[in-house]
Amino acid sequence: MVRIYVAGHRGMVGGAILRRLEARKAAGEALELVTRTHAELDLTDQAAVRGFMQAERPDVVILAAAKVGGIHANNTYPAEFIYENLMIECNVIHQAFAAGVTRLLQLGSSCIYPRAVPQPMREDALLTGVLEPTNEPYAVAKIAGIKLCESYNRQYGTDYRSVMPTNLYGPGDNFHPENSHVLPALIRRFHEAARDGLDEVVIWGTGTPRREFLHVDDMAAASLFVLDLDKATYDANTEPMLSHINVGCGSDVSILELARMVAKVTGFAGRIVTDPTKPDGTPRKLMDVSRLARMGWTASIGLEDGIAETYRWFLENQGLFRA
Ligand SMILES: NC(=O)C1=CN([C@@H]2O[C@H](COP(=O)(O)OP(=O)(O)OC[C@H]3O[C@@H](n4cnc5c(N)ncnc54)[C@H](OP(=O)(O)O)[C@@H]3O)[C@@H](O)[C@H]2O)C=CC1
Ligand SMILES: C[C@H]1O[C@H](OP(=O)(O)OP(=O)(O)OC[C@H]2O[C@@H](n3cnc4c(=O)[nH]c(N)nc43)[C@H](O)[C@@H]2O)[C@@H](O)[C@@H](O)C1=O
Repeated sequence: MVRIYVAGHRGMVGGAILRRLEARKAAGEALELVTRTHAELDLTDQAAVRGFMQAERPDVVILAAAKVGGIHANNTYPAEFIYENLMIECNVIHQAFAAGVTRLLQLGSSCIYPRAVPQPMREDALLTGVLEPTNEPYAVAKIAGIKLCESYNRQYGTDYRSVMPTNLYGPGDNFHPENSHVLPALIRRFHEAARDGLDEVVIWGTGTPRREFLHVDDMAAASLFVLDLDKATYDANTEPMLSHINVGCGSDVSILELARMVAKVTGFAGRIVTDPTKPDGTPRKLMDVSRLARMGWTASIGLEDGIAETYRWFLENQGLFRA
């Protein structure tokens, strides 16, 4: 029996990972799944996390809990983004180690790479330049997460792994009008404009930044793929102090192209107007996913299909949105 703690199981990614693990358990795999809501266990509380880990003694930990948000949230609440993410990572990774957890997977983000890095971004671009200012505090916390895992591995021989997702979307996303990422924000805005018969929708920034979007079910599959790799394969494809693995689909679109796709799916036929007074953020973020592809995993959900499926989920779950 393998006892797995999924931290952040009510979030978009943690939820998708939990659904996959539950399906594997239902298919007969010997798994015990441990979860706690944020209200039951605040992961920024060191003593509470210590008590939980000592009592539950999981074999494996998946760290998908974090303070998460789009460009506006990152830019407006930098103190919360750096403090909460550093605390969550320090508490979960250290207390997992103290409770004897040998295998752990933590989720970082593509924003760990410098703003002006060559595209597509390779894992070895980490710490080679200056970060994007709109999300530097969050990125610094995410880089610390990688280095925590590598340091425990180096000193104590643990097997703590890190995946770096590109921009994600899908069922369970946060559709808040200001604090969300671009794709859920646009789904909501274009839906409301189509519903209300508006002739114009405004998108933030110049529309020229390019982003790579991965469906959350692909991300959940990639996370478990990396977690399940035998240690020899993981070690052969990474380096002790460069151990993180990029996860993406390998292609990107401009924000204006994305807006046109969302307009089509939601049935909005009016004008799309840009607002250059809002920040663009990083000009381009496209992951080099060759490391993961070499190990045997590639994405399978196309962006147009993924947006259509997410829009269906949005229509069916409008009462459940997070505030
Ligand atoms: N969404 C994206 O585009 C991307 C996400 N990632 C990474 O993927 C991971 C998952 O993100 P995602 O699923 O989108 O985020 P969500 O916001 O959907 O989920 C995060 C989860 O973490 C929980 N959480 C936050 N703070 C605490 C805390 N102090 N104690 C306990 N639980 C807490 C939240 O609970 P509650 O809501 O109750 O606070 C929520 O369930 C994160 O590490 C994120 O950085 C990386 C790249 C892109
Ligand atoms: C995943 C990643 O997410 C964040 O970085 P980001 O990629 O810049 O995130 P974003 O999704 O919020 O924006 C992408 C682009 O889209 C434009 N844009 C247009 N219109 C809307 C809009 O309505 N909302 C938002 N949020 N953006 C919009 C926006 O101006 C920008 O040019 C990090 O802070 C960090 O959290 C991180 O790791």
